[in-house]
Amino acid sequence: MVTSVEMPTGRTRSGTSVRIGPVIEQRERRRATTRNGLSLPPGPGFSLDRLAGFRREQLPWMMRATARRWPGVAYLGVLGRHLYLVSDPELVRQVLVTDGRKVDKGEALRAANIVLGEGLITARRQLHLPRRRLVNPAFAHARMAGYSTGMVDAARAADARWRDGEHVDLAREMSRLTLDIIGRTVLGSDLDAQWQHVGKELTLALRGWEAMMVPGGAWYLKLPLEAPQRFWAAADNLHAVVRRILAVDTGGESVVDEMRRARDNGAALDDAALHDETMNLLLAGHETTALALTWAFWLLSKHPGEAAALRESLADALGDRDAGYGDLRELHRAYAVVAETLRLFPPAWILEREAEQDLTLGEWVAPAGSTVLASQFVLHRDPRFWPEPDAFRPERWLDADGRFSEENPGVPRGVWYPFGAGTRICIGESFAWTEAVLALAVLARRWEIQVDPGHRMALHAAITLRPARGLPGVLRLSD
Ligand code: HEM
Repeated sequence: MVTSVEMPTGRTRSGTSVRIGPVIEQRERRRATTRNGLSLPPGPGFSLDRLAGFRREQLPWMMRATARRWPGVAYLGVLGRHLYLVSDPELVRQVLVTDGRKVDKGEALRAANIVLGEGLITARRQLHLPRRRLVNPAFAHARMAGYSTGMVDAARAADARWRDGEHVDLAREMSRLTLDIIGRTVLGSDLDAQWQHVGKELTLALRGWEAMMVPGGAWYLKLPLEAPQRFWAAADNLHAVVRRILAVDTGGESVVDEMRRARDNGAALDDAALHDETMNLLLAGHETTALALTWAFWLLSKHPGEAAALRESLADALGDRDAGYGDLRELHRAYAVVAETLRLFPPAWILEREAEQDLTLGEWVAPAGSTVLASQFVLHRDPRFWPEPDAFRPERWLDADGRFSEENPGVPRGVWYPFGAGTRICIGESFAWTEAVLALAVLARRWEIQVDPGHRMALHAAITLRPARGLPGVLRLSD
């Protein structure tokens, strides 16, 4: 039940809490307690206000309230689907890692094949491993130094474009930036020249993908209505962009070039596979990091003390220079800001798996065919593991000497997983850290966003967790 809407509230030791959602109390209601002879874990029953909980703005808070009320495993029966929400770190690890062979990507995600083709994101387990072996080398740690040049150049281009006092939607700016980075590093092609076109088509394709994931979505997208037709046109246009890029083999150093050269025991990516993997990277690699940077700028705008501390640390580490790959190991506070942003607003906020066989989850059994959910948003803000879970405190990632480590918060494994875990862990994890930290180091050092006073920040939770109405404000050169 939704009891109130909370805006950034509550002074905490280190500043304002960044709860930007409703306070939801979950109450148990009468519903079936068994299914196919198996006992069902407790969970909320059907009610009208629960349906309201499925609004995109409230969904993450609803999941969190459910996990608080029924920790461990909670059952949600929604429109004929059987969902098991796991919220203990051991169970999260079990589903994503140790029982990885008993689960596959969920049905809703696989429906996205129509747009993405058969690539890493949605690939069935049998196809996934050989594919992953062929794509992995392009994302090896040793390749990051090469990609970092494109990342810094794209951030510098944004810096050169921006004007003091300019009114922008920072979410859009970050989307342009990460698209530029994907162009330079992944595709080896200048996407910035056509960013408005490609950016718009990507947004439409992502929204179509989201529509496909809700029950009845695939059916809706077949209707002869304007929105579905725009979606199909956007998907076709993106495939055409990818085809044009792949038509030229530059023999360069991009991810695509590396994928072309990849061999694993004589196997290689054929043309169709190369196309689908490129499409997957374009979609997966662009919006996620753009969102991380957007949320980071928003959090810094709400916490001027943290923004000043970040600028000071960057000035100490870099002097007058722009950041480069070799500086990364000294940019501890920038890493801490990125980590704290990914904790509070994980761009991939929930993971879905379908049980291929019966799964024992603690004292419960999720029968084959059930859907198991593990939400980063829930675990990343769980008060059992994080003091002041809703507060923005980058220092929780720094040790006494101000050095960053993901180990510093001291949380058990399975609590912190912005990039997933197990065999389906994000292939772009190192890439994303490098990109986000370097972009922040170049841009947050000189710029801040003065968010429009009338702007009400709210979540829009779909495949990714994004600000519902972008991030409108004025760019200011910092002193
Ligand atoms: C902050 C940025 C990012 C976040 C938070 C993020 C998060 C994730 C997560 C949680 C998964 C696992 C999904 C699952 O288990 O169902 C994933 C998978 C994936 N990500 Fe990322 N990602 C980010 C950036 C990137 C980038 C930059 C790229 C590529 C350039 C990328 C490419 C992929 C691909 C291809 C997969 C599928 C991997 C597989 O199943 O083998 N991601 N990402």
